[in-house]
Amino acid sequence: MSSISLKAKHLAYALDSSKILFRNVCFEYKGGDIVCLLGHNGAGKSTLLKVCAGVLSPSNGNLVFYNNLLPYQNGISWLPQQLSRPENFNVTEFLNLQPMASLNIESGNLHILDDFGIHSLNEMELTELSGGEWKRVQLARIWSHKAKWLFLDEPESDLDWNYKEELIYNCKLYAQQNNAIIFMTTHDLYFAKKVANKICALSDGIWVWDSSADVFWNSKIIHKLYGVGIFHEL
Ligand SMILES: Nc1ncnc2c1ncn2[C@@H]1O[C@H](COP(=O)(O)OP(=O)(O)OP(=O)(O)O)[C@@H](O)[C@H]1O
Repeated sequence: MSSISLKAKHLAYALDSSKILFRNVCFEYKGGDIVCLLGHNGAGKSTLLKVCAGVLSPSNGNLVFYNNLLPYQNGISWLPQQLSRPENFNVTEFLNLQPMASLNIESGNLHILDDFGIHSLNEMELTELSGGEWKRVQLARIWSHKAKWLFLDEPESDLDWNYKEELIYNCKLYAQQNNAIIFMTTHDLYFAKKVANKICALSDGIWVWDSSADVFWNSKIIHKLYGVGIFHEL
């Protein structure tokens, strides 16, 4: 079994000296961890995810991707919050776009089409899909890549209740079977509570929390993050 981890040391990202989007982010996660990054709108979550995925370079600090068996290349998959749909592509063509791994018959990945309920969509143009169908196609493509580090920006948004439940199941299976780290943002606290074993949080760019999920849900920090009195049902 490979031993993998992701470590952030004093990570920061600034547009300029007067606009620091986040600072002093420190964490260490291991293979099998599913981490939900929480925080209010504009807290800096997407920016941190982009830095982790290599889309943006940190202004300060560094990230260490460790894998004792495989080289670092091809290890990362990133789901942006919004991805515009390429025109003149159907679902099958999009799923088989390189450099990601393919979803053709030879790949042995075909079960992923069922896992995300997109088998019947194969011939549809991407521009014809509903918002939830498009999200499921993007997730299926990421799943086929079998990366060790997944960075997912609000993967559950656009999904109905049923497919959110499927995504929770698929995340747990993926992290366990691939010994992978799934690091994602979400605004859906019910989703976070069901899927994550680790919770971290940003508040106005400050790294205010990082713990096991159990400790988080038993703490009072949630009231500070989102306001008091709205989570009695969680
Ligand atoms: N390129 C940019 N130029 C100027 N401001 C930016 C830029 N990118 C992000 N910001 C600002 O930085 C802050 C953090 O943005 P970010 O998208 O990381 O927040 P977020 O926590 O993901 O928010 P949300 O939950 O609404 O998606 C916001 O106030 C945003 O307006």
